Amino acid sequence: MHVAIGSDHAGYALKVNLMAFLKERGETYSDFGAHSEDVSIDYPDVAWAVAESVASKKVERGILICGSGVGMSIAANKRSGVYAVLGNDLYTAKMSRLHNDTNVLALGGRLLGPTLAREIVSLWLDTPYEGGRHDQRLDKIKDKEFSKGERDTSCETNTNNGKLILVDHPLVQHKVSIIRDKNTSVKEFRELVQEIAGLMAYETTRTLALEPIDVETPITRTVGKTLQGKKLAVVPVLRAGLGMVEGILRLIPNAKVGHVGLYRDPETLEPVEYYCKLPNDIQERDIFILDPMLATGGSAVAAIDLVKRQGGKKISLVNLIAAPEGVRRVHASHPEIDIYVAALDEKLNDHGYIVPGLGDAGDRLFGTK
Ligand SMILES: O=P(O)(O)OC[C@H]1O[C@H](OP(=O)(O)OP(=O)(O)O)[C@H](O)[C@@H]1O
Ligand SMILES: O=c1cc[nH]c(=O)[nH]1
Repeated sequence: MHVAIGSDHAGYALKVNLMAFLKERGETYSDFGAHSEDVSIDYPDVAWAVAESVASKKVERGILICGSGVGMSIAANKRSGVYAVLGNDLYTAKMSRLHNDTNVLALGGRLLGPTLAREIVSLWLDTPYEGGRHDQRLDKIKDKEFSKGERDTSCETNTNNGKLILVDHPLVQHKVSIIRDKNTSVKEFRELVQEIAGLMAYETTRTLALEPIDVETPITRTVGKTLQGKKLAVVPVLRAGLGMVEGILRLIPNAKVGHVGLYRDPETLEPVEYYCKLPNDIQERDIFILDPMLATGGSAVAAIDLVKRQGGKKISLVNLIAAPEGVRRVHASHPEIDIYVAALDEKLNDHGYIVPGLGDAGDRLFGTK
């Protein structure tokens, strides 16, 4: 297991001890400081760095140590997707895994001797999450995070790896507010949807692999980085997904484009399929399914089903605005899928429209109402 570990000055000595212990256990770790017990540092800075690493899945777990563990646990729990326990005893550490699926352990460097601390760490690392009746309780906590609307870049929404990633860059958030406005013209709406999709592409392509490349500058030879010859496909869901394609192709001009045609039956709100044409080699490609709106999730689940049936394997969903109901439905059917959104709204209304949302994305893009 790869663990992020960090402390302030008061937790430094125990951190050094626990890093040796992690090594003995055959774990790997990233050390986020402190690097001395002689220099006083602010524990939130370390807590947030470790929390970010855990929430963005760069590591599987985090361990934080300050004098009592209290400050670290409070600070880490401010990060969506982080569930930190103040685990200064064996029972709490164990139960926090069984019932709460905690992913960060906070310890008191001035409270615990190394022997007990090592026992706690072992128990916490080795105890699995029990699931079952606890899922619905954890879902309630996660729903609360969603409704706050103040999450950082990413948060985990299910226990099967699929993440909800909120692209909260200020430019994205600014432009989303403009497309929500009912007075925004069709022309401006169209341009902004492309721009937001392009900005979101920075986040959706963050994990693309790079390889070294020799470059000769006017000054000297150097080694730069270039994208590995990775194959990408974007698959807009007709109609409204079309509005996002150009914005992404501006950044990734070599991506192939597939199309899935679906519309929502106005009575049942269930998707009706009318078209599907994907690149022949779709099974080899990283696929981004595009649709500005994730409402009930019916269309997204149907689109993912279609792409999977044609052999698609590595699939992500990119939406501008999502409702919690849609996120849950997608992750219930396709728990491994990462969902990128520019906004996670409050709820659906009785007609299945996202509140506050932006209305009917297809109509606003194409001026059909
Ligand atoms: O999550 P859901 O409840 O399925 O709703 C979302 C779907 O609704 C909209 O399409 P719509 O059916 O209005 O078709 P259109 O794009 O052709 O207007 C939107 O573009 C999504 O595809
Ligand atoms: O709010 C919504 C819901 C579904 N489709 C839309 O275009 N908007």
